[in-house]
Amino acid sequence: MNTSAPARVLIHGASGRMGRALLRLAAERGDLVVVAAVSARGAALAEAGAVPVLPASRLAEVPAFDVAVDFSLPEAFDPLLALCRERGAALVSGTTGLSGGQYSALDAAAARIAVLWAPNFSLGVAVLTELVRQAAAALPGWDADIVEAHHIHKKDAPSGTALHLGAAVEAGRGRAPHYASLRTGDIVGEHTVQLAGPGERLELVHRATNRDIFARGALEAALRMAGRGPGRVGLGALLLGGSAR
Ligand SMILES: NC(=O)C1=CN([C@@H]2O[C@H](COP(=O)(O)OP(=O)(O)OC[C@H]3O[C@@H](n4cnc5c(N)ncnc54)[C@H](OP(=O)(O)O)[C@@H]3O)[C@@H](O)[C@H]2O)C=CC1
Ligand SMILES: O=C(O)C1=N[C@H](C(=O)O)C[C@H](O)C1
Repeated sequence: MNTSAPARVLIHGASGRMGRALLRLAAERGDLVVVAAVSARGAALAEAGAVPVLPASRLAEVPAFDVAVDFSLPEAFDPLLALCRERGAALVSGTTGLSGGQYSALDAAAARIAVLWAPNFSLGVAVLTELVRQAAAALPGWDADIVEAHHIHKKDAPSGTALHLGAAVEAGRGRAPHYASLRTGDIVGEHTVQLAGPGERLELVHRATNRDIFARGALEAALRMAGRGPGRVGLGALLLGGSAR
């Protein structure tokens, strides 16, 4: 029997599409407990139960937590990272569209706290990444393109996942691919890596049909990051036991 206390979680971006999924799924678990929630303006959310959703202006007032789970916007990121450093709490972030300076700040923070950032928390994309690297390495002379489609509200393009898969293409064949982005309707997230040679075309496709897959992956990561010592942790290493970052 596991008698350890549940991990105390802060949900950052609580009122968003991902935030609400995280709150709903966290409430079904006994191994972690949401102790704080924050959105830009604050909100009254049924998914948050008795936990108040504080506005970003009151971030410093959140109670003690072990790990922050962040799905918000780049402009919300710096204060949260600073808070995690100050409190000695771990950070799990899926926010995409961060600047180069923000990625560097994540690396710097890893000297003090446990940090995990991933552009996609689905199991399928973790496996796809390795397949893409292998395919690109086997077909170095072919054209490579990444086509992604998301809902109309998504702000960043190309998506974080597309850029991550692009890095796998580059790792495989030494050259970056081309990107194309579509924003329409309510598409949760679709990524196609296309390798085209003379007379043939190889496509590797991932389609997310429900954002709960991302929320489940992030909560599982949060549980494993809570109480962990300083360092930058890769999602592949954490969830799959591999070395992927
Ligand atoms: N890594 C992954 O697996 C995935 C990553 N994502 C990424 O997660 C992020 C969020 O996506 P999604 O939920 O669709 O976005 P939404 O636009 O639905 O939600 C954004 C959330 O961030 C909050 N927010 C905005 N500004 C601030 C601020 N200054 N301080 C605190 N909170 C703030 C919003 O609050 P308010 O409502 O008050 O404005 C809202 O709660 C995006 O970067 C997206 O790309 C999404 C899915 C999967
Ligand atoms: O904004 C989204 O919705 C998503 N964002 C992530 C990304 O930018 O790759 C992951 C997923 O595709 C959904």
